[in-house]
Parts: sequence; structure tokens; C-alpha cells
Amino acid sequence: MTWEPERLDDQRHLSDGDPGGMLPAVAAAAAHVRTGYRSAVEARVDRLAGMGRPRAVVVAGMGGSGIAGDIMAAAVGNGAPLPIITLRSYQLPGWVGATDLIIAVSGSGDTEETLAVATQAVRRGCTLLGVGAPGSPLEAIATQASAVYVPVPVSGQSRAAVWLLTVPLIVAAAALRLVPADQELFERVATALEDMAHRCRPSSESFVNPGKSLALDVAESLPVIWGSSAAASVAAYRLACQLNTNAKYPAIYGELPEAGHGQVATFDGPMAERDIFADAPAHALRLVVLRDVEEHPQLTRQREASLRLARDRDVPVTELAAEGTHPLERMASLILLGDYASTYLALGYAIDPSSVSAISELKARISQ
Ligand SMILES: O=P(O)(O)OC[C@H]1O[C@@H](O)[C@@H](O)[C@@H](O)[C@@H]1O
Repeated sequence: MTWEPERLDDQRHLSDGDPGGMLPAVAAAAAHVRTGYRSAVEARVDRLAGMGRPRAVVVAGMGGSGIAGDIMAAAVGNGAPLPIITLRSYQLPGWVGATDLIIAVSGSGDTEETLAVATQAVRRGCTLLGVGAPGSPLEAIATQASAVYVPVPVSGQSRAAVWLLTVPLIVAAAALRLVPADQELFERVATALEDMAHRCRPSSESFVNPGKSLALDVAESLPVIWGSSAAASVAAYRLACQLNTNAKYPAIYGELPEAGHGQVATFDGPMAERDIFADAPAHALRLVVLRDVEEHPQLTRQREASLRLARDRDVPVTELAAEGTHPLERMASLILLGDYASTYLALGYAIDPSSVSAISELKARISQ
């Protein structure tokens, strides 16, 4: 698996090397926002308003589905009047009870961790909202419990349908008056995604294409990816996950200010000093910082100081700025940029961005 940057501008390779259609799926992000909104409205997610405000919201989901919970929490923001937690495992915490809302999200509607949590939620008398594939086991659990279920048309990998899976959660948050979000906001988000998709389109060459440029930055490095706000950190985490699953590439995720109390120490370590990739310039480590327009003033100082610290040590840096006024818009533009970059990184290594054979093998081994 060698890195060949010229592959990124070879149109034939970009289509033949992507048999699962990850690039077209990523390009459909804006359409996914609109469909996700329509699906939520049709499923009458607004019925949740009738339950009154829950004590807590727990979003259960794994991988490309679980990130929907993080996006929802960051879209509601720090002023949330209740805790919003993403649960990525098999068991509801002991404190969860009948006054809580559990949102089970699964693109396939058939992920064992998520089904286990949804079943426990029904048993404990919680309000359940399901989001996922139509006709799936998750829909069966929700229907049996007379819970609201939003069927969304996920075809292929959940990570390529993040907006189909996320928008119904934001609609639910709006119904509970946790965040103002109406059709106009979703239209703004869709427009921002269209704009980014245009800038990152396959036919746009590397030197003007932000998705390809980010892939070029990350290639042959060990990326350490930080966010400078809660919203930017969700995009940073998503980028690390997308590098893992699309490009089968390791990435280290961090969030300021915590990264400034730990990961920053790696700037003085062996990976910052020596290269582990043959024939590449020195310094394996690369710091990628996702900055937000709304940052705590101390986080702005930490971000700037960390970037200077890295540059003083000749650790290469990439800084990406979020765009938009609503946190959802800002996450959307950064997330889509990362979705493109991770797909281009895969294609530059001639790796199929859609396949995840190690994940399938792991699932097969635990099901025996
Ligand atoms: O998103 P669902 O279908 O619940 O699956 C959960 C996750 O499972 C993993 O093994 C991968 O396939 C992820 O891409 C996926 O998001």
C-alpha cells in the first residue's frame, strides 16, 4: 500500500478505485439532510413533545450511528438543561429510568449493542425513539413498544449516511425545546454541505480542493486531531473515525483543553522527532487542529499556543476553521471536509474506502 498522490487527480482511479461508491455517498450529504428532515416529520417525531421534558437523554449507537448522539449534544450545546449522553455499549447505566428518553440509532437497525440497549429501555419503561433502517429488528422493538420510529433509507455503510441518521435527533431536540431547529436551519445546513461538496468534488484538482489537500497533509503522518470547542471536537472525533474506517489509517483524537494537559507532551517524543514512514520527511506526527468560531477565550489561547509549540518543534500542523453561525452548520462543514479527506486518503493508497473487512471478521468471530 504505497501513497501515490497523483491518484487523487486521476478520474479513472477515483471511480474504479471506489467500487462501493463512497465518494458519491459523501456527495449526497445535503440530500441526506433533507431526507432525514422529511423522514422525521413524516414519522411525527414532534409527538415527543407530549412526554414533557425528560430527565436525561441517552443516545445508543455504535460507529457511524453513535456519532449522531455526539452531534446532537454539541448542537444543543453547553446550555442544555439536561444531560445528553452517547452510549456506545451493551448496557444502560443503573440510574436510567422511566423519566428518561432513550434514542436508539442504527443504520442497519441490527447492531447487537444498540438492540440490547433499546430492549432494556423498553423494560425500564423509558420513552424510546428509534432511528434506522425500515423493516429492521430495531423497528420491531420500537413498534412493539408503541414507540416513535423514524425509518431512514440507509443504503450501504452507516458512516456514509450520518446526516440521515442525525437530523431526526435534532428534530427530536427541537420538539423537546432543547435547541431551535426548523426547516430553514436544515436548509442552511444542506446549502453549506452542497458548497463544501462542490469544493471537494473529484474533478477539482488537489491544489484547490480542500478535501484532497487535507488528505495530502495527513498521508504518511501520524495525525493527532484536536477540536477547540465541543462542536469542533465532534468533527475532530469523526475525522479520526473516518480515517480509521475509510482509509484504514490510525489517528489520535483529542479535545482542548484536555489535550493541552496530556497529548501536547507527545510533541517532545520520538514520533515528533523521527519519521516512521520510509522516504518521507522527518516527523511522523502531524497536529491537525479544528477551530471553531465560538471558542472559550482560554481555548483560543490554548489553540494558538499549542500550534506555536508544535511549530517551534518543527511538528507539521494543519489548521481548519469551521464555517457558519449555528453549531450544526459548523459541524456539518468540518465533518464533510473530513469525510472527503478520509475517502481521498484511502484512494491515494489504493484502498477501497467502503470495505471494512476487519470489522466484519471481528463481528463474525464474536458471533460464533
Ligand atoms: O450503524 P449500525 O448499522 O448500527 O452499525 C454500527 C457500526 O457497526 C460497525 O461495525 C461498522 O459497520 C460501522 O460502520 C457501523 O456504524
